[in-house]
Amino acid sequence: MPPCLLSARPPFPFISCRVSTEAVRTPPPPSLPLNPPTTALPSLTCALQCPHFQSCSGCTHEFNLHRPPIVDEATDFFKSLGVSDFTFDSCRLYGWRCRAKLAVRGSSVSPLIGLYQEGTHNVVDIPDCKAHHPRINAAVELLRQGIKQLNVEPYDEDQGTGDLRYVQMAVTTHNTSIPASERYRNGKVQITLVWNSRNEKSPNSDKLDALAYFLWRNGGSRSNNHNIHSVWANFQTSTNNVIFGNRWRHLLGENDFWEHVGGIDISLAPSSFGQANTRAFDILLRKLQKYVPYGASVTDLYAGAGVIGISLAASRKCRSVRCIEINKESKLSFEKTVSRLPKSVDSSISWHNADTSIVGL
Ligand SMILES: C[S@@+](CC[C@H](N)C(=O)[O-])C[C@H]1O[C@@H](n2cnc3c(N)ncnc32)[C@H](O)[C@@H]1O
Repeated sequence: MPPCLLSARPPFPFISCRVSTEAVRTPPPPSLPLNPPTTALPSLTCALQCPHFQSCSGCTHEFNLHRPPIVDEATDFFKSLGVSDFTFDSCRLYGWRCRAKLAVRGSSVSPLIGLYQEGTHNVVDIPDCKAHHPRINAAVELLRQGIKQLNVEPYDEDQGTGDLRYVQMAVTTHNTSIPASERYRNGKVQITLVWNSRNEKSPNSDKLDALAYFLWRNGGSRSNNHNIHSVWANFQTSTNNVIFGNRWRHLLGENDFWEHVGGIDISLAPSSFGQANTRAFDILLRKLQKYVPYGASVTDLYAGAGVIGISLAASRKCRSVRCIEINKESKLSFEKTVSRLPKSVDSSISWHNADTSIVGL
């Protein structure tokens, strides 16, 4: 049984979170004596307790993370459509975010690495983010040291100057050389540095190389603190708000990034979309599989690298799976994922680069 499992009103089977049952039990009525030494404050039950909550736009709920109000709305919505077995798993309440895109602003002496303050373009530094996988916070701190030591200039949006615009951090928790129970906490971070230049031959590329080597020397496979899976560069000079440019370069570490969800190994290049909450995505895929009949023909719209469709092909022996996606960059990840499927999967699985909103399917 998970550390915290609350039974809720039927047909709402499970709400799970990572605090103990002791901490989430209903507080006694005021007339009964309280027992302060052993009873957690109910108001902090499943609370975020993040020092950045007031200034950072990343999280919208601070309390009752195990049961956000939208769950009740969703339950009612599905009930109104005759779906009575809608379930919700909160999964991890902290450290769940395995993918983050963070803006880099400020100065080389005092860099800010984080998200925008609500409604502004002011970046809030979030070194102690409670949603991030802890390895993301560790990699952010290493990056901060590198920026300071190597005098890397963060991007200045008003002037269009500076070197480092954004960083994407993606954690792989799939390392089959260690026991399954240790894999999540020992995740490794794929770092993409979004560099303010056209390509790797631009005048500031020496600094890009120096920063990549700094990260690898201090966090790569031969360091004492192996935290980094790989380092990539993306080149972007546009003045609009689009984070990534079209040019990607693998710089150091492993080229392929593998994760395991929905019963299959999946490959995700940094240029392809990946779900941020790896554990919740895995649970969702396993639930979804039960609703798809064996031998079905499936079209996966807005497919990204086709993870949903391919996991259905493998688990439900689909006759065919067609994945439709607008981002060409996702195709390679799709192909790598298909190449690792067991030989027993004999579905016809295809990926199509098309705009779902205009193509007649
Ligand atoms: C939220 S992601 C989901 C990807 C995938 N289903 C998954 O769960 O990993 C949405 C995807 O839709 C793609 N997309 C956005 N607009 C699209 C369109 N008009 N036609 C096809 N794909 C689109 C994006 O590039 C992105 O990969």
